[in-house]
Amino acid sequence: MSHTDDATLRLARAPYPSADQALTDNAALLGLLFAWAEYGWIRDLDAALAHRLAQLAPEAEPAGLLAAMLVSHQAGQGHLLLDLERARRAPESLLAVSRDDGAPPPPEALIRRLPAGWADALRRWSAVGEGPGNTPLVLEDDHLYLRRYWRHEQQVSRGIAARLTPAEAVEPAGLRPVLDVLFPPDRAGAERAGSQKLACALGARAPFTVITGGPGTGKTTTVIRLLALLQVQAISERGAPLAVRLAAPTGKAAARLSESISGQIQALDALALPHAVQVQAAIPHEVATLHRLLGARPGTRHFHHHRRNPLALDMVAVDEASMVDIDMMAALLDALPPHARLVLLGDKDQLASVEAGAVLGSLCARAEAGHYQPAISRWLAAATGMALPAALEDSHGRPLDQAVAMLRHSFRFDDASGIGRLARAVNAGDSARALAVLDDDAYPEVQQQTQGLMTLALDGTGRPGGCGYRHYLGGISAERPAAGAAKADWDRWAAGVLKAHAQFQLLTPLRTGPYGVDALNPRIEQALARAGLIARPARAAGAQPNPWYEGRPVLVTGNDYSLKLMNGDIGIALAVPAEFNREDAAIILRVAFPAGDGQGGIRWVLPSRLQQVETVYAMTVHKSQGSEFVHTALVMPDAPSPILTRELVYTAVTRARQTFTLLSASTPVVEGAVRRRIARQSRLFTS
Ligand SMILES: Nc1ncnc2c1ncn2[C@@H]1O[C@H](COP(=O)(O)OP(=O)(O)OP(=O)(O)O)[C@@H](O)[C@H]1O
Repeated sequence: MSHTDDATLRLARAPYPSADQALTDNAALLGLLFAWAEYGWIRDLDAALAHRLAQLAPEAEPAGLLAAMLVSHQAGQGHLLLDLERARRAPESLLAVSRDDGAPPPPEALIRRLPAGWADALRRWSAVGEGPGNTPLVLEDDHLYLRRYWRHEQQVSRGIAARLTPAEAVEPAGLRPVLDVLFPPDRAGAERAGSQKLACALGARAPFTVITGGPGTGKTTTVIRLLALLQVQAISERGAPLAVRLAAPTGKAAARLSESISGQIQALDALALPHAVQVQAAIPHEVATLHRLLGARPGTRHFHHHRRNPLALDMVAVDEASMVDIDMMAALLDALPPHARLVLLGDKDQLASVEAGAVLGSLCARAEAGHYQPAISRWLAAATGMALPAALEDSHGRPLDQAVAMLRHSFRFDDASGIGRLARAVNAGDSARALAVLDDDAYPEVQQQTQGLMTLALDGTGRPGGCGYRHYLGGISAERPAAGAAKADWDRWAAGVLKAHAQFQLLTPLRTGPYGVDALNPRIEQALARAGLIARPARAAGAQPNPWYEGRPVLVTGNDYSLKLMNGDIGIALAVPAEFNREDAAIILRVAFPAGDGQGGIRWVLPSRLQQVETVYAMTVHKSQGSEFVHTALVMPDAPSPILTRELVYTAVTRARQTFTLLSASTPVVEGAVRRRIARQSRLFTS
């Protein structure tokens, strides 16, 4: 350990330096940063960054080191930058600290004392640059960035801006006949599909399009029809289809999209599309994860495909784009050849990725009101035969607005559906209406209860479509194939168990605390064991507990390419013969995962090969993104927390296909959550 480290650690202990001392002396400041890290107010990483920069560029001033720590902390919170002026005006919004007696002076005490010319101290520091270069930090207009995020924000802005204007003007009259085949104007319900038709037209106009919409608004249907439209054009004009790939940020999301596209592609059969056979063959049936598409290099941030080795594609469509962070979006744009189209699909109101950058949210910030320029509105009318509502027009519409389409009608949750109503009330921040829907007997599929967590986890709501975990655990022994059965029988059985398991999922916002996954999972396990639904292995004296037993549901928490398992995959441990087709085979535990082949195939994996898995009776709402369950229950903690936001509640509600239960003992906590919004700081398309 170096001399500075010794001094820093000594200073990290009480008595702490005062705020004024820390702002005049680097060692005092660094000591305080490490003390804050010990208190859990910031990450060790945030303090360590300031410490490292003080070593690398020793002319640093305390105000600069404080800013370096804060920009790192901001990145940990999902923000791309630190807005210096905003931080000075409202320091308490940056960091949530709970103080006790003897705690060090809090960050806000220092930030409040910073002078208005805070940025000047940064400009004098060699660790800070004003644009391209290789300084660790970048300062632009009083916004401080870690260089990586500055670079990625630039790449994403440039990559998208370059695709906002069509390389050649697209004749709307040329699109109209095919759009009318895909969305017949005289068919009943044509109006409900109106925003889908407009989205397809916009997608054919420019090389970049965002299609956003809530659950069941037809994002998948629309992208398949957009692909059909583009392939008809390509085959007619150049005699060959476009090279297209579909992708999603997680394995789970990719598998779910793979399942639904086959049906959508088949549905094209009913339409009299030109070049129908070629068009259908040219729409991909498989969906890759973005990591696979770009060729992730394990253990690095680098990809096989990039600017100098671009993807050999004409188009990529990415589903569940709300989960794509700034790094991945920058990597994707870097790997796309300049001519290639990019279509992003997702629900703008869902939680953003855990990592920094809410790219889809930023792109869709103005989607509700359209902001289509009059010329684009006329172009759309000519392409679709539909007039755009006047409320969506804006003569000052920005170029990005012209590339964003919002699907406005849910085919799954119409006005009569409790889930639809609840989701809309949450999205509008109307907690009174949300609570009223939960309370209203007219919507039995959405309910709130204040207690009975274990009954809910085991037995559900007691109504059809509202089951708990007893449902799938009971099916394991009831449906088990006879000894000596063929592999296909075991596969079918496991597929049935996985399907039954997907009927119910308990969600929680948190990892830690009494309502976090870390506490809930063992509690539920105990309750299931007491009810005789699972049999956990006895713990041998002195041995580590064995977490594996038949029925254990596990969530994969990191990609494992050798096992073809992706972050977010769910498997269930089942007792199966070590060799299929043999009556005398020993029985062992294997974990059944869906093979994701669209045929209901199973991938069997030995528990010992699974390095990154956790029990998943309770799952965080973040991890549930990209998945859906027939019955979803959300457990709310009984104390307010900045983690409890509108986006989080909306994401949980929209994971339910049929039934949603809110378990909450505190109405103010629910009200606070529905009112609180996540505001991710970035400058992506803010002007
Ligand atoms: N224009 C339409 N006419 C009739 N039914 C439609 C139309 N568009 C979508 N649907 C139906 O609505 C349901 C949801 O559509 P789809 O899966 O495309 O939506 P999504 O937005 O991708 O859904 P998710 O929330 O699952 O991501 C499907 O059953 C689909 O067949």
